[in-house]
Amino acid sequence: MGLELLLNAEMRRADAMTIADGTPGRTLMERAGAAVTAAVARRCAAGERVLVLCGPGNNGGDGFVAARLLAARGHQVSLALLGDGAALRGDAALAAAEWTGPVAAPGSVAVEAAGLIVDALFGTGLGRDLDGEALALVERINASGRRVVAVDIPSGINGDSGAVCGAAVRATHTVTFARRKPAHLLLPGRVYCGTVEVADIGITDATVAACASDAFANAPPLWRGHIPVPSIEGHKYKRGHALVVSGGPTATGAARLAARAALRAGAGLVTVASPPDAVMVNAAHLTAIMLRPMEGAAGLARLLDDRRFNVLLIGPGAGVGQATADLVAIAGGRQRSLVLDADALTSFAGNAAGLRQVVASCHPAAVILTPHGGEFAALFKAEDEVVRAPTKLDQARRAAAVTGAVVVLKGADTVIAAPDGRAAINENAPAWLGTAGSGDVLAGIAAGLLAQGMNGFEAAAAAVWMHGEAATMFGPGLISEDLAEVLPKVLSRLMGATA
Ligand SMILES: NC(=O)C1=CN([C@@H]2O[C@H](COP(=O)(O)OP(=O)(O)OC[C@H]3O[C@@H](n4cnc5c(N)ncnc54)[C@H](O)[C@@H]3O)[C@@H](O)[C@H]2O)[C@@H](O)CC1
Ligand SMILES: [K+]
Repeated sequence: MGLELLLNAEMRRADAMTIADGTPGRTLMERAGAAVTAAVARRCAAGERVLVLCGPGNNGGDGFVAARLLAARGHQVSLALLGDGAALRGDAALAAAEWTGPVAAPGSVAVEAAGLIVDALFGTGLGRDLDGEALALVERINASGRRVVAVDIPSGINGDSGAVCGAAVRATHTVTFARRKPAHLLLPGRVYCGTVEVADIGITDATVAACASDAFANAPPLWRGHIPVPSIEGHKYKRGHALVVSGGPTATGAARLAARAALRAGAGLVTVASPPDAVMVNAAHLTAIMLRPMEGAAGLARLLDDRRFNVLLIGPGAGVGQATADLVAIAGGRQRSLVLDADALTSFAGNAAGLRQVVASCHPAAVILTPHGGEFAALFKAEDEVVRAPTKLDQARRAAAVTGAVVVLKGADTVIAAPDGRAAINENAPAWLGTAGSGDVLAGIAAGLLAQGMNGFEAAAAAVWMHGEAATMFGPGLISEDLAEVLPKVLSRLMGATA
C-alpha cells in the first residue's frame, strides 16, 4: 500500500471516482464491511459476543455489513443504531436492509456485556463535535474497557486533523480503507486508533494518485533513493563540509551534538565555528570535528569566504537576540544551504517576513527550519494564516509557503513540509526521544545530509526518520549523545535496502 495520506474530501473523491469508473458504492461498502469482519474474526473466538454500533451515514453502513457477515460466521452479534433507521440513505440503507437481526437503540444495549465492540458510528463524514446521545455512547464505550475495532476512524476523531471532537472512541484496532488518513498519524488521533490496518476495497493506485494532495507517511521509500551512498572513487571533500555555529563558553554542547550528528550522517567534513572565548572549551571536546574561531557576524562572513563550507547550521546554544539574527542574515546572503534551529528561529519571533528574506537570499540552496511547537508559534505569531490553520499538516505547509523553506514542525508527530506543497508526517519517534539535546542532533543530521547534496525536503524527511529510528534501535535510557552513535546502523540498513 502506498504512503499517500488522504484527507476526508480526497477520500470522498476517490470513492466517487471509483464508483464513476463502474464499481458500485454498495460493492465498496461490502468490501469495507468484509475487511472489518476479518479483523474482528482474528480477534474473537467463534461464538464470542460482538456488539456493532452503527451511525447514521455510510460508516454505519459498513457496520451493518460487518454485523451480517459476523453473524454468518457464527458470532453472537447484537447491533444498535444511533438515530432513526428510516433516515438511512443510499448504500447504508441498502446494507441495513440486508441485516435481518434486531436493531436496538444505543441506550438499551449493555456495552460491557460484549466481548468486542465494532465502532461504526462516524468516519470521514464527522461534521461537528459529538454531543447528546452520541457523546454519551462514546463515553460508555470508553468506560467499558472492552476491545474496540473502529471502522475507518475512531468515532469522534477528525480525519484531517486527528483532533478529538467533543469525545472519541479509544479503539484497540482501526480498519481503514485504500490509504491511511492524516488522523491515523497525527496526535491525538494516532493514540485513539490502536493498531491500524489498511484494507484494499478496490480503489486503484491511479485513483489515489489523482485525488491525493502530496501528503505522505514519512518512510524510506519517500527519500531512500536520494540518500548519498559514498563511492570508493569519491573523497571526503565530495561529501560536503558543514559549518556548525557554537554558542558561548557555557553553551557549547548543543553545537557539538549537532556537529557529531552531521559527521555521522555522512558529511565529509564538519567544522565548529566558535566564539573566541569558547574555543578552548570546544577544543577540549573535539577530535574528528574541526574547530575555527569566529567573532560575530563579521567573523562568520570571513569564514564563509571559503566556498567549501556548503552547509551552515545555526541555532543550537546560539542565544536569542540580534547577534544571532545577524549571524543568520550573514549566512543567508551567501547561497549556502542552511539549517536553522532553536535560538536562530526564536531570534526571528514575530518576524517570519525577515526570515523569508534570508531564505530567498539562499536560493537555490535549500533552507530547513526545525521548530518545535513553541518556537513555531513564536516565529509565526504575526502570520494568522499559519497559526490559525486547522491542522498541524496545514500549519507546516503554510509555514513552508510563507517562508519558502522546508519546515520541520517537531513533536511526536513531526510534520515535514516543503514550499511546493509536499508534506510528510513522521510516526517512528519513540517516547524516549524527547530528551535534552535531541533537537540539536536532528538539526545536525539534516545538515549532514544537505552537505552531501540532498534536496531540502528529502534531507529533512530522512533526518527525521533516521533520528526516530536511531532512538528506537537504542531503546529506553537513551540520551542525546547516543543518537549519533546508532546512526551507522540506521544508515547501513538504509543502504543495504538500496543495493
Ligand atoms: N461509497 C463511499 O463513500 C464509501 C464510504 N465508506 C464509509 O463511509 C464513511 C463515510 O460515510 P459518510 O460520508 O456517510 O459519513 P459518516 O458515516 O462518517 O457520517 C455522516 C453522518 O453522520 C452525521 N453526523 C456527522 N457528525 C455528527 C455528529 N457530531 N453527531 C451526530 N451526527 C453526525 C451526518 O449528519 C451524517 O448522517 C467512511 O468513513 C467509510 O467508513 C465505505 O463504505 C467505503 C465506501
Ligand atoms: K468509526
